[in-house]
Amino acid sequence: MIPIKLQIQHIHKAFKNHVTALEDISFSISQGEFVSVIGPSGAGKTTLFRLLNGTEDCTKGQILIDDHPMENIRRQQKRQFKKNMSTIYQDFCLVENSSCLENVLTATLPDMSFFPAVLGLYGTARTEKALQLLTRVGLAEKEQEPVKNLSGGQKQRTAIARALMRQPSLLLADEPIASLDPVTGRQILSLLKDIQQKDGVTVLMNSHNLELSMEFSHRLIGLNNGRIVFDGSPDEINDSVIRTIYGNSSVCSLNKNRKDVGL
Ligand SMILES: Nc1ncnc2c1ncn2[C@@H]1O[C@H](COP(=O)(O)OP(=O)(O)OP(=O)(O)O)[C@@H](O)[C@H]1O
Repeated sequence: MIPIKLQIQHIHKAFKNHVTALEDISFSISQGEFVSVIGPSGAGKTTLFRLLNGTEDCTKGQILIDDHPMENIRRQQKRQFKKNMSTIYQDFCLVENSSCLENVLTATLPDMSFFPAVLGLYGTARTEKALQLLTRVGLAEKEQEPVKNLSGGQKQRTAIARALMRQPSLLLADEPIASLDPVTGRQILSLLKDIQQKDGVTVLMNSHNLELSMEFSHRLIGLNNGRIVFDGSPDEINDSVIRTIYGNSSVCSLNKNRKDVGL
Protein backbone atom coordinates (compact mmCIF):
# COMPACT_ATOMS: atom_id res chain seq x y z
CA MET A 1 0.00 0.00 0.00
CA ILE A 2 1.29 3.45 -0.97
CA PRO A 3 0.17 6.18 1.48
CA ILE A 4 -1.65 9.05 -0.20
CA LYS A 5 -2.62 12.51 0.96
CA LEU A 6 -5.96 13.72 -0.33
CA GLN A 7 -6.84 17.42 -0.34
CA ILE A 8 -10.15 18.84 -1.52
CA GLN A 9 -9.84 22.55 -2.23
CA HIS A 10 -12.80 24.88 -2.77
CA ILE A 11 -14.82 22.41 -4.82
CA HIS A 12 -18.05 23.48 -6.48
CA LYS A 13 -20.33 21.21 -8.46
CA ALA A 14 -23.26 22.49 -10.52
CA PHE A 15 -25.26 20.24 -12.85
CA LYS A 16 -26.68 21.17 -16.26
CA ASN A 17 -30.09 21.69 -14.67
CA HIS A 18 -28.44 24.50 -12.62
CA VAL A 19 -28.71 22.55 -9.37
CA THR A 20 -25.66 23.38 -7.27
CA ALA A 21 -24.88 20.18 -5.39
CA LEU A 22 -21.64 21.31 -3.71
CA GLU A 23 -20.34 24.76 -2.80
CA ASP A 24 -16.84 25.64 -1.64
CA ILE A 25 -16.00 22.24 -0.15
CA SER A 26 -12.52 22.03 1.38
CA PHE A 27 -10.95 19.36 3.59
CA SER A 28 -7.89 17.10 3.77
CA ILE A 29 -7.61 13.48 4.74
CA SER A 30 -4.47 11.86 6.11
CA GLN A 31 -3.55 8.24 5.56
CA GLY A 32 -5.30 5.89 7.96
CA GLU A 33 -8.23 8.10 9.03
CA PHE A 34 -11.79 6.77 9.23
CA VAL A 35 -13.97 9.68 8.09
CA SER A 36 -17.74 9.69 7.64
CA VAL A 37 -19.60 12.19 5.49
CA ILE A 38 -23.07 12.71 6.96
CA GLY A 39 -26.02 14.91 6.12
CA PRO A 40 -29.67 14.88 5.07
CA SER A 41 -30.94 13.62 1.75
CA GLY A 42 -29.84 15.93 -1.06
CA ALA A 43 -26.96 17.41 0.96
CA GLY A 44 -24.42 16.41 -1.70
CA LYS A 45 -22.81 13.30 -0.18
CA THR A 46 -23.07 11.10 -3.27
CA THR A 47 -21.96 13.93 -5.55
CA LEU A 48 -18.84 14.37 -3.43
CA PHE A 49 -18.04 10.66 -3.74
CA ARG A 50 -18.60 10.80 -7.49
CA LEU A 51 -16.06 13.61 -7.77
CA LEU A 52 -13.57 11.65 -5.70
CA ASN A 53 -13.86 8.44 -7.70
CA GLY A 54 -13.70 10.35 -10.98
CA THR A 55 -17.28 9.63 -12.12
CA GLU A 56 -18.00 13.40 -12.22
CA ASP A 57 -15.77 16.44 -12.64
CA CYS A 58 -15.99 19.46 -10.38
CA THR A 59 -17.16 22.78 -11.82
CA LYS A 60 -14.62 24.76 -9.78
CA GLY A 61 -11.89 23.93 -7.30
CA GLN A 62 -9.50 21.04 -7.29
CA ILE A 63 -8.69 17.66 -5.79
CA LEU A 64 -5.01 17.27 -4.92
CA ILE A 65 -3.40 13.87 -4.62
CA ASP A 66 -0.05 14.08 -2.88
CA ASP A 67 -0.08 17.82 -3.70
CA HIS A 68 -0.70 17.25 -7.42
CA PRO A 69 -4.00 18.33 -9.04
CA MET A 70 -5.92 15.18 -10.01
CA GLU A 71 -6.65 16.45 -13.53
CA ASN A 72 -2.97 17.22 -14.20
CA ILE A 73 -1.70 13.83 -13.17
CA ARG A 74 -0.34 12.01 -16.14
CA ARG A 75 -2.25 9.01 -17.42
CA GLN A 76 0.00 6.50 -15.80
CA GLN A 77 -0.09 8.27 -12.46
CA LYS A 78 -3.85 8.58 -12.67
CA ARG A 79 -4.05 4.84 -13.24
CA GLN A 80 -1.81 4.36 -10.23
CA PHE A 81 -4.10 6.64 -8.22
CA LYS A 82 -7.18 4.72 -9.29
CA LYS A 83 -5.36 1.57 -8.24
CA ASN A 84 -4.79 3.15 -4.84
CA MET A 85 -8.48 3.85 -4.41
CA SER A 86 -11.35 1.35 -4.30
CA THR A 87 -15.07 1.91 -3.85
CA ILE A 88 -17.76 -0.22 -2.26
CA TYR A 89 -21.42 0.56 -2.83
CA GLN A 90 -24.81 0.24 -1.17
CA ASP A 91 -25.98 -2.22 -3.84
CA PHE A 92 -22.64 -4.15 -3.86
CA CYS A 93 -22.16 -3.99 -7.70
CA LEU A 94 -21.25 -7.68 -7.98
CA VAL A 95 -21.89 -10.13 -10.83
CA GLU A 96 -24.67 -12.20 -9.31
CA ASN A 97 -24.19 -15.35 -11.41
CA SER A 98 -20.44 -15.50 -10.78
CA SER A 99 -18.84 -17.01 -7.70
CA CYS A 100 -17.41 -14.99 -4.81
CA LEU A 101 -13.91 -15.91 -5.98
CA GLU A 102 -14.54 -14.80 -9.58
CA ASN A 103 -15.99 -11.50 -8.35
CA VAL A 104 -12.92 -10.81 -6.23
CA LEU A 105 -10.57 -11.74 -9.07
CA THR A 106 -12.22 -9.27 -11.46
CA ALA A 107 -10.51 -6.47 -9.51
CA THR A 108 -7.24 -7.49 -11.15
CA LEU A 109 -8.51 -7.28 -14.76
CA PRO A 110 -7.17 -3.72 -15.33
CA ASP A 111 -3.66 -4.96 -14.48
CA MET A 112 -3.80 -8.00 -16.78
CA SER A 113 -2.84 -8.28 -20.42
CA PHE A 114 -5.58 -8.75 -23.01
CA PHE A 115 -5.78 -12.52 -23.60
CA PRO A 116 -5.43 -13.73 -20.00
CA ALA A 117 -8.05 -11.12 -19.04
CA VAL A 118 -10.49 -12.22 -21.75
CA LEU A 119 -9.97 -15.89 -20.94
CA GLY A 120 -10.15 -15.35 -17.18
CA LEU A 121 -6.70 -16.84 -16.65
CA TYR A 122 -5.86 -15.17 -13.36
CA GLY A 123 -2.97 -17.42 -12.38
CA THR A 124 -2.02 -18.98 -9.06
CA ALA A 125 -0.73 -15.88 -7.27
CA ARG A 126 -3.84 -13.80 -7.91
CA THR A 127 -6.14 -16.71 -7.04
CA GLU A 128 -4.30 -17.37 -3.76
CA LYS A 129 -4.49 -13.71 -2.85
CA ALA A 130 -8.24 -13.65 -3.59
CA LEU A 131 -8.73 -16.73 -1.42
CA GLN A 132 -6.76 -15.11 1.42
CA LEU A 133 -8.95 -12.03 1.19
CA LEU A 134 -12.13 -14.11 1.22
CA THR A 135 -10.83 -15.74 4.40
CA ARG A 136 -10.01 -12.30 5.82
CA VAL A 137 -13.60 -11.11 5.31
CA GLY A 138 -15.05 -14.33 6.75
CA LEU A 139 -16.10 -16.06 3.54
CA ALA A 140 -13.57 -18.90 3.33
CA GLU A 141 -16.35 -21.45 2.86
CA LYS A 142 -18.15 -19.48 0.16
CA GLU A 143 -15.46 -19.11 -2.49
CA GLN A 144 -17.33 -21.14 -5.16
CA GLU A 145 -20.81 -19.98 -4.17
CA PRO A 146 -22.61 -17.85 -6.78
CA VAL A 147 -23.12 -14.38 -5.36
CA LYS A 148 -26.87 -14.63 -5.97
CA ASN A 149 -27.02 -17.25 -3.19
CA LEU A 150 -25.43 -14.96 -0.57
CA SER A 151 -27.02 -12.76 2.09
CA GLY A 152 -26.65 -8.97 1.85
CA GLY A 153 -23.89 -8.97 4.47
CA GLN A 154 -22.01 -11.73 2.63
CA LYS A 155 -22.33 -9.79 -0.62
CA GLN A 156 -20.86 -6.69 1.00
CA ARG A 157 -18.02 -8.83 2.42
CA THR A 158 -17.34 -10.09 -1.11
CA ALA A 159 -17.31 -6.50 -2.37
CA ILE A 160 -14.85 -5.55 0.38
CA ALA A 161 -12.57 -8.47 -0.56
CA ARG A 162 -12.73 -7.31 -4.18
CA ALA A 163 -11.90 -3.75 -3.10
CA LEU A 164 -8.86 -4.96 -1.12
CA MET A 165 -7.53 -7.03 -4.03
CA ARG A 166 -5.63 -4.04 -5.44
CA GLN A 167 -4.22 -3.04 -2.03
CA PRO A 168 -5.87 0.38 -1.96
CA SER A 169 -4.68 3.22 0.25
CA LEU A 170 -8.15 4.74 0.24
CA LEU A 171 -11.45 2.90 0.48
CA LEU A 172 -14.52 4.93 -0.51
CA ALA A 173 -17.57 3.37 1.11
CA ASP A 174 -20.70 4.82 -0.49
CA GLU A 175 -23.61 4.01 1.86
CA PRO A 176 -22.05 0.58 2.61
CA ILE A 177 -24.69 -0.47 5.15
CA ALA A 178 -27.80 1.19 3.74
CA SER A 179 -29.16 -2.11 2.36
CA LEU A 180 -28.37 -4.12 5.48
CA ASP A 181 -30.15 -4.78 8.76
CA PRO A 182 -28.62 -3.02 11.82
CA VAL A 183 -26.78 -6.09 13.16
CA THR A 184 -25.23 -6.92 9.78
CA GLY A 185 -24.46 -3.24 9.19
CA ARG A 186 -22.53 -3.09 12.44
CA GLN A 187 -20.58 -6.24 11.47
CA ILE A 188 -19.62 -4.68 8.13
CA LEU A 189 -18.45 -1.48 9.82
CA SER A 190 -16.44 -3.57 12.31
CA LEU A 191 -14.75 -5.23 9.34
CA LEU A 192 -13.99 -1.84 7.74
CA LYS A 193 -12.61 -0.60 11.07
CA ASP A 194 -10.40 -3.68 11.35
CA ILE A 195 -9.06 -3.05 7.84
CA GLN A 196 -8.41 0.62 8.68
CA GLN A 197 -6.64 -0.25 11.95
CA LYS A 198 -4.60 -3.27 10.83
CA ASP A 199 -3.77 -2.27 7.24
CA GLY A 200 -3.73 1.52 7.66
CA VAL A 201 -6.26 1.94 4.86
CA THR A 202 -8.06 5.30 4.87
CA VAL A 203 -11.83 4.79 4.98
CA LEU A 204 -14.06 7.59 3.68
CA MET A 205 -17.67 6.61 4.23
CA ASN A 206 -20.93 8.27 3.30
CA SER A 207 -23.81 7.29 5.57
CA HIS A 208 -27.29 8.16 6.79
CA ASN A 209 -26.64 6.28 10.00
CA LEU A 210 -25.47 8.90 12.47
CA GLU A 211 -25.10 6.59 15.45
CA LEU A 212 -22.89 4.05 13.68
CA SER A 213 -20.94 6.83 11.94
CA MET A 214 -20.20 8.33 15.36
CA GLU A 215 -19.22 4.94 16.78
CA PHE A 216 -16.82 3.89 14.03
CA SER A 217 -15.31 7.15 12.71
CA HIS A 218 -12.45 9.32 13.92
CA ARG A 219 -14.00 12.27 12.21
CA LEU A 220 -17.35 13.36 10.81
CA ILE A 221 -17.91 15.84 8.00
CA GLY A 222 -21.44 17.23 8.03
CA LEU A 223 -22.94 18.50 4.79
CA ASN A 224 -26.09 20.57 4.49
CA ASN A 225 -27.33 21.96 1.21
CA GLY A 226 -23.98 21.41 -0.49
CA ARG A 227 -21.84 23.07 2.18
CA ILE A 228 -19.69 21.73 4.99
CA VAL A 229 -21.37 22.79 8.22
CA PHE A 230 -19.37 20.54 10.57
CA ASP A 231 -15.92 18.93 10.53
CA GLY A 232 -14.88 17.39 13.80
CA SER A 233 -14.70 14.35 16.05
CA PRO A 234 -17.73 12.35 17.20
CA ASP A 235 -17.20 13.80 20.70
CA GLU A 236 -18.07 17.25 19.37
CA ILE A 237 -21.49 16.15 18.11
CA ASN A 238 -24.32 17.57 20.21
CA ASP A 239 -27.94 18.59 19.63
CA SER A 240 -26.94 21.98 18.27
CA VAL A 241 -24.52 20.42 15.76
CA ILE A 242 -27.16 17.92 14.71
CA ARG A 243 -29.67 20.71 14.10
CA THR A 244 -27.06 22.51 12.00
CA ILE A 245 -26.47 19.40 9.89
CA TYR A 246 -29.97 17.95 9.62
CA GLY A 247 -32.09 21.08 10.09
CA ASN A 248 -34.33 22.36 12.85
CA SER A 249 -37.58 20.76 11.82
CA SER A 250 -36.47 17.15 12.12
CA VAL A 251 -34.52 17.30 15.35
CA CYS A 252 -35.17 18.00 19.01
CA SER A 253 -32.41 16.07 20.73
CA LEU A 254 -29.52 13.77 20.00
CA ASN A 255 -31.47 10.66 20.95
CA LYS A 256 -34.56 11.75 19.09
CA ASN A 257 -32.46 12.68 16.09
CA ARG A 258 -30.98 9.22 16.01
CA LYS A 259 -34.48 7.92 15.43
CA ASP A 260 -35.32 10.70 12.97
CA VAL A 261 -32.36 9.87 10.79
CA GLY A 262 -33.22 6.20 10.67
CA LEU A 263 -31.46 4.64 13.64
N1 LIG B 1 -26.87 14.04 -12.20
C1 LIG B 1 -27.54 15.02 -11.59
N2 LIG B 1 -28.15 15.98 -12.28
C2 LIG B 1 -28.80 16.98 -11.67
N3 LIG B 1 -28.88 17.13 -10.32
C3 LIG B 1 -28.28 16.21 -9.57
C4 LIG B 1 -27.58 15.10 -10.15
N4 LIG B 1 -27.07 14.35 -9.13
C5 LIG B 1 -27.45 14.94 -7.99
N5 LIG B 1 -28.17 16.05 -8.25
C6 LIG B 1 -28.72 16.97 -7.27
O1 LIG B 1 -27.66 17.39 -6.43
C7 LIG B 1 -28.10 17.50 -5.07
C8 LIG B 1 -27.24 16.60 -4.19
O2 LIG B 1 -27.55 15.24 -4.53
P1 LIG B 1 -26.76 14.02 -3.87
O3 LIG B 1 -27.28 12.78 -4.50
O4 LIG B 1 -25.30 14.27 -3.94
O5 LIG B 1 -27.24 14.13 -2.34
P2 LIG B 1 -27.07 13.05 -1.19
O6 LIG B 1 -26.65 13.79 0.04
O7 LIG B 1 -26.20 11.94 -1.62
O8 LIG B 1 -28.57 12.54 -1.02
P3 LIG B 1 -29.07 11.06 -0.56
O9 LIG B 1 -28.63 10.93 0.87
O10 LIG B 1 -30.56 11.16 -0.69
O11 LIG B 1 -28.45 10.05 -1.46
C9 LIG B 1 -29.58 17.14 -5.08
O12 LIG B 1 -30.32 18.32 -5.17
C10 LIG B 1 -29.74 16.31 -6.34
O13 LIG B 1 -31.04 16.41 -6.86
